[in-house]
Amino acid sequence: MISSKKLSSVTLTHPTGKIKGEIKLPASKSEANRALIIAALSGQESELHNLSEANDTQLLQRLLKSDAETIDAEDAGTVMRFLTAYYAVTGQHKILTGTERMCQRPIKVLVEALRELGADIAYMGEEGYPPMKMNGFSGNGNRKLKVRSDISSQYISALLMVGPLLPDGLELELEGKIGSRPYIEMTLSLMAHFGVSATFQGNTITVPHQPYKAATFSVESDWSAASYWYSLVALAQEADITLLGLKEKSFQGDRAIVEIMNRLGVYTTFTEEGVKLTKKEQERNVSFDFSDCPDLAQTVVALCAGIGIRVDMTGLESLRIKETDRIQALQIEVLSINSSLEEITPGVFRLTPGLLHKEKLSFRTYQDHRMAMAFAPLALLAPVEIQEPGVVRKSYPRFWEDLQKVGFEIVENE
Ligand SMILES: O=C(O)C1=C[C@@H](OP(=O)(O)O)[C@@H](O)[C@H](O)C1
Ligand SMILES: C=C(OP(=O)(O)O)C(=O)O
Repeated sequence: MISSKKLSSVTLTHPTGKIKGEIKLPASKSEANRALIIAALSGQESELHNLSEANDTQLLQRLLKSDAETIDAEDAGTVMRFLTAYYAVTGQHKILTGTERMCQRPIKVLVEALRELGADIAYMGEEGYPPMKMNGFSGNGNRKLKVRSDISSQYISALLMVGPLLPDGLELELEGKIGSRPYIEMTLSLMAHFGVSATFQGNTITVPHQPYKAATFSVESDWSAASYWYSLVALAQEADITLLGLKEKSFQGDRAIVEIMNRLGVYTTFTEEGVKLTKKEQERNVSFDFSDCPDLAQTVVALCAGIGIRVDMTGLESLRIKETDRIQALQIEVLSINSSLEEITPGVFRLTPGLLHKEKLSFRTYQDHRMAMAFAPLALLAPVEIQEPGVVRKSYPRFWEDLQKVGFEIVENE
């Protein structure tokens, strides 16, 4: 089991460049983590099926059962943000912390909103960042809040899920650009699945006070994880890949990978069991807006650097505050393969591919699962070394084993 070991790197090669197979993707950690929080808030037994094997989900499951005072959300953004709102509104006294990087990821917008609702939260380190001490909930705060929606949608999702428990419900007026909007819609859809109705009109979301109802929920496969398979198909000489458990009508905004990759050389057919991916012609100069699907940006940048397609991109603002500064990490890594990623006008980034050298390519991963998975597919073009490959456990622990299933040879470097 490659990903369970703490390897310094793996070296990937593919002897034929032809990939064929059926892959059971991990379940979506975004859906799973919402279902877990909602089930916990409902106070009733819900049946949750196909919970993700992703560390982010395994961790949340453990933490929701923990009666420890100090809660370590590790590097999981949803866990940190969702538990902050959960502990606040259920009046639990906890210390919430995370990895060094987590303590650099802002949480001020959420904490200020929760304080307005009546939560007593104290920062233990730098103002606006974890760790925080949760000191209880008075419950007699304001129910109408203005919340910035241009930093992270996870603050909005966290607030929405606790909304129906508040004595007068919750009304959120979203201020600024709404980034990662499909994740907010996913939250509202999951809440509806568990019996809570809310309205989202213009930039105002209203959640009346009402109880959650127990329900059965089966988590769909992860479309963000699917994106690496799309990239593999685009890069392969020949490809016939079936990804199991994906649905045409999905709660996940990263389903947008279907349209994106339709332009980058991958044709999608929806079947009863998931999707079938085959190769088609690629467009040469493309542009994409990642505001709704920020987690797909790294996949597209690495692929386009590999296949030599110039791409202009907008909607990358939130990438700076994720598992690493993803813009900076991408800039460094694409430069190592003679490509450049530059901000050509404010908010517009251009990837200009260079000539790929065919000796061994080596990529750093910056404690970011998506850096590892986005660059690994380039091993269809040249031998690729991925440093600290264990990072994939956050969302896709079996990633390396799944690559082996379609013929990749992987050398483990201790
Ligand atoms: O709510 C969620 O499940 C997520 C929302 C997005 O974050 P932002 O809202 O911070 O962009 C996304 O990048 C993250 O992987 C998962
Ligand atoms: C940004 C991500 O996760 P999170 O913000 O939940 O840590 C991700 O999985 O790409």
